[in-house]
Amino acid sequence: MSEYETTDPASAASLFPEYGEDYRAGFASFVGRPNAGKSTLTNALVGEKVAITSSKPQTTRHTIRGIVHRENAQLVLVDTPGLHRPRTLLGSRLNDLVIDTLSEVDVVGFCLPADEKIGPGDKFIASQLAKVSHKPVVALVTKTDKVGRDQLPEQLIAVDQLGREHLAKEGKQAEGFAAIIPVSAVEGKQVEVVAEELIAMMPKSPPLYPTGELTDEPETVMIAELIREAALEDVRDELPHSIAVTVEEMLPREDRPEDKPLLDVHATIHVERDSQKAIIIGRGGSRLKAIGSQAREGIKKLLGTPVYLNLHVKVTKEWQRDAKKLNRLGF
Ligand SMILES: Nc1nc2c(ncn2[C@@H]2O[C@H](COP(=O)(O)OP(=O)(O)OP(=O)(O)O)[C@@H](O)[C@H]2O)c(=O)[nH]1
Repeated sequence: MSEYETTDPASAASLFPEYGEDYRAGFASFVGRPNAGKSTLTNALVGEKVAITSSKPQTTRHTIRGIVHRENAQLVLVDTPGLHRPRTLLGSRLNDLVIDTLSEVDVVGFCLPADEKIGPGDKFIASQLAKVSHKPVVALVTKTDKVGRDQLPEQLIAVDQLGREHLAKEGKQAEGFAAIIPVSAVEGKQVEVVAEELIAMMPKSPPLYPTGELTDEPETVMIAELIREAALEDVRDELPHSIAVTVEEMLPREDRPEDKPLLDVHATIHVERDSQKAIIIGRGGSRLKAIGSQAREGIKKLLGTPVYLNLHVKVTKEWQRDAKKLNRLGF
């Protein structure tokens, strides 16, 4: 990692922890249907908000890495969008991205909500995993706080069966899932068990990132995600899929005293239609104002600096289907 190379041994020691022979480090990725709880679990494991969460499906478009630091290990989480049957160009690009990601990680965590019956979506994902991944797959039965004690065993059995039926491939994975772990990220139950189980599947390796590093996403991408998360609040139907955010400019305000910095952030919320633009802006600009103040808070927390956020709403027609526009929006 040349970015972290240093010739000063004192600062090298502060960047990397002492590590013994048993130190493990590697990559894990969560897959699962939209809303399966991947982002929430990522945040619970990392212990800080890095991936956006929302009750709307498919809000995670970017590959966001959260880094779990433990005394003897480092687990780099690659949070991907859900694998799903592609319907648009964006959809198929997302699937390609997921498959590329999965072939590079050490273990895949398949998130299945405890409170939802296993459906065709889960079977589709399981069959994809059998095809693309030669890595162990751990089933993470999420949201266990939403079901009673009597319902959980039934779901665990169903999950086990899904693994045996759809994951078994050419002798490998004949046993299905490498492990099945029930977890509630919201109540913090079994989160450490998930961490330990995933870490046990990491190769022996020196740390991959400096201590304290939680994510390697560029700040602008995280800022764009925070704005998109704010814009997704209270919107319904197809609108969530029509929103993209780009950060145009991020500059420290000149003439500010050193102890009172201010960051100017200029960003654009892209929608597909005029009607959607009107929804985002709201009556007399009220929604846009609310989006701005929510996002501003999140950005301030992330960067530790007060921000002035300048938001524009722009109709970028059919951005989901237009390859050129997709590239410009960073997909
Ligand atoms: N009760 C409960 N709700 C949860 C838990 N984990 C996630 N949720 C909720 O489930 C919804 C979806 O969670 P996310 O973490 O955004 O799901 P995701 O799989 O990342 O979703 P996409 O980004 O759409 O793929 C949110 O409303 C979460 O608050 C849990 O352990 N318990």
